[in-house]
Amino acid sequence: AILEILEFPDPRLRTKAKPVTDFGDELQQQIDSMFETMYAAPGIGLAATQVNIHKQFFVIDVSDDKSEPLVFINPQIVEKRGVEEMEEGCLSFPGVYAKVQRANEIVVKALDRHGKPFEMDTGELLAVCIQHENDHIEGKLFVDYLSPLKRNRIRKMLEKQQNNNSKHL
Ligand SMILES: O=C(O)C[C@@H](Cc1ccccc1)C(=O)SCC(=O)c1ccccc1
Ligand SMILES: [Zn+2]
Repeated sequence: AILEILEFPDPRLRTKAKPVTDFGDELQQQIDSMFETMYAAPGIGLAATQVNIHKQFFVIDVSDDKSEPLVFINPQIVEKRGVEEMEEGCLSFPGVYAKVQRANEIVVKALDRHGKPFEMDTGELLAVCIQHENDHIEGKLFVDYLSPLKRNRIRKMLEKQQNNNSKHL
């Protein structure tokens, strides 16, 4: 199913997700719906928090032909190296793009969709995306790296957009 993506400044985006313990059907269906929702947006990542599911997992596919779907459950970034700045988007901030500095190489440990542990050492776009999604499940948003002035401008712009949308409904 296509799920509704929460939009800033929705306070539920600030929720700290809980670790996943049950890998049964409900989780499997949630994972499939998150891929469907991500591809439809379109996006290259989607965290459970963004669709109001407060469990520690996210999905990513940075390929341009939907050929590399990745699931990270109970992820831990165990190493960060270097710094790189990248223009990021966020599906919870439609139309907003901002430059964010993040580590440009990371080692991440997580469980796959069947609960099997894996480790990944990666860089560039995938590393940036993993850090962006990992922030989401901790209730952190990419605007938190910007100045309060910029963050407030973005909040005002999105609130105006949301008011307009609700008028047309
Ligand atoms: O809100 C999200 O987590 C999704 C976000 C992930 C992300 C993008 C760029 C840098 C870091 C993290 C997005 O996918 S925004 C949309 C986007 O970047 C994109 C959409 C279509 C094709 C390529 C990129
Ligand atoms: Zn995001």
